[in-house]
Amino acid sequence: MTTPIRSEPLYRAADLRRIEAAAAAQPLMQRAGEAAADLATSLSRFEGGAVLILAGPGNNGGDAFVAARHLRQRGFAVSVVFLGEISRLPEDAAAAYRDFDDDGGSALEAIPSGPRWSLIVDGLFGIGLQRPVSGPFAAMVTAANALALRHHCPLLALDCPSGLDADTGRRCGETIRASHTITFIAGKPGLFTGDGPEYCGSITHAALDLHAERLAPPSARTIGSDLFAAWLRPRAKNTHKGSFGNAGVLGGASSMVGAVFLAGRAALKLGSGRVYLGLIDARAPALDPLQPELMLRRPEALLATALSALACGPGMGGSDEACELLLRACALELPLLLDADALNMLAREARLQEAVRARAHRGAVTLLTPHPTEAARLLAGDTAQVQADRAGAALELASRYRALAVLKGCGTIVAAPDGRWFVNTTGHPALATAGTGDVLSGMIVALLAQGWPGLEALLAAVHLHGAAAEERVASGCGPVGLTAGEIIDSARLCLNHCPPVSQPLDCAWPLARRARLLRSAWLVRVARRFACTPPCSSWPRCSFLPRSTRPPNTSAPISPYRCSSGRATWCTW
Ligand SMILES: NC(=O)C1=CN([C@@H]2O[C@H](COP(=O)(O)OP(=O)(O)OC[C@H]3O[C@@H](n4cnc5c(N)ncnc54)[C@H](O)[C@@H]3O)[C@@H](O)[C@H]2O)[C@@H](O)CC1
Ligand SMILES: [K+]
Repeated sequence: MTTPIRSEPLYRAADLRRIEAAAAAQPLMQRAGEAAADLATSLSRFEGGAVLILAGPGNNGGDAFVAARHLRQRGFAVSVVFLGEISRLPEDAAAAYRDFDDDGGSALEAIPSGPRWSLIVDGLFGIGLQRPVSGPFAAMVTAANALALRHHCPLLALDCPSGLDADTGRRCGETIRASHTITFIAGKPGLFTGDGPEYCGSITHAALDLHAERLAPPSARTIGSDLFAAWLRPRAKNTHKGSFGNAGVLGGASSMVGAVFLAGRAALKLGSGRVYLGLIDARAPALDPLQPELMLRRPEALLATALSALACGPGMGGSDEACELLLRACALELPLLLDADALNMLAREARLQEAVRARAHRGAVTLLTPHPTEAARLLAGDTAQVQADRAGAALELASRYRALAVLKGCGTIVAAPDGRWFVNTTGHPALATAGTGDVLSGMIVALLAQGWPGLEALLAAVHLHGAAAEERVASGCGPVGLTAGEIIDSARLCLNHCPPVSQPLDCAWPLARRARLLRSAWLVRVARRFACTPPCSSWPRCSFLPRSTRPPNTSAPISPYRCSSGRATWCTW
């Protein structure tokens, strides 16, 4: 079992414009179009087959014209449909059109009927989408989606699927449902969260010979195990259960005791030395017969226990008693995770909000893990608003409550009060079932109890939770009917197989970075010795990387996988 190793930079459109300006002298559109043509060639089902290319009124359309010219030269029967006025194309796109025209190509005004398409390419809109796709563009998008389905052919989106907001992952009107997306220069957050994963298909990155991070700091990052690898330490021989912390879970009002059991079992199996459960229901059992290692207590007794970290909320209900217990929990100086009913109480009780903010003043870590509806309550908005800008909502939560915030859902966002944010790329719709949030809470509190810092605990738990669901689905326990409890053993497996920093590393560039992390002079020397010269300008993943060490979700073709010496350096994840 392996999980995506490397965290990758993500850029919102405004930050990408800075990169584009810094690299304005370079023929980026030519490189983008050529990289797209390379991928299109490998995707097309027939050599020399009929390729439909939709070109829009901006530079995304320019990329499409460059790709069209290359595909024509490679013998494909290319039909380009262009809606708009050639005279109003931006400069680079107009030049791309002229090259295409000089080469014998011509642009059509409507999709020709007749050919059996072997590939459709969407070059209507990229990061310049300004409003919902409507009118003739919407008709074109609808037709392209329908043709791809009818002809069973791949639909390749250039930079991002037209209609998808690349910053937020929100659909804006009719949206291309791509089977593949080739994204240029760097990843965009909207490809990985909200509607993005559903509409992008398999994502390929074409760096266009740029190293984005050297030109502008990223807006965000995807979550890779490198972000928390420093905490994946082998267990020392001379340790005992006291070395791995005491995790507590508080909740379990009448008829909701199971939520605490799920969280407790997850905390135990993610490595907490001892796990204590505080059950509010006075008639709750005194033992979890399936997990007798768990220690069950009355809530007051739990709060008086010497805990290393505490999760509050699973099945907690919203009674006055629960609220008082939560206030007492906020007064504790340990890392405190609030989930589920604890978040609903936080949204409605000003006393709790004050108590949570006061924790930040004292330097006590608080973590919030809402799903979109809980986030909407905490922000006094509605779920649609939260989903329209998931990263914005997570950042607002983090800043308003001065806490680390996780916004769950497709492409979970992790945000810190200092403005850093991360997008998770693991996970599966099979997770949309009761209790998976309780399992996540248990995983987080387990890592906190073992001494992990709050941010790293969140990143690791979110990432492993998604990877565990993928593993369960791959082994046939889903997508239909996956249960929350089944994720726990897989999450344990994923954690135990996560490479700690001391394991062999797979690429010279991150090797240098990880070696610095270890602060080991010897490793730094080794890293320098094996580093690319010049360093790989791709994502940084070089051609000498053995195929077997590539990420497991590398489903898109990887044949044009070249190092910076090649024309188009790109990689797939
Ligand atoms: N500028 C650069 O250096 C590079 C740009 N590249 C490509 O250029 C794209 C960005 O180009 P642009 O900034 O020109 O933006 P787009 O090509 O994404 O679209 C902008 C154009 O579409 C129109 N438009 C926006 N939303 C519309 C809607 N809903 N209905 C109708 N018209 C709409 C705008 O008025 C404008 O004419 C990238 O996504 C990428 O594909 C690549 O070639 C790489 C290099
Ligand atoms: K596009």
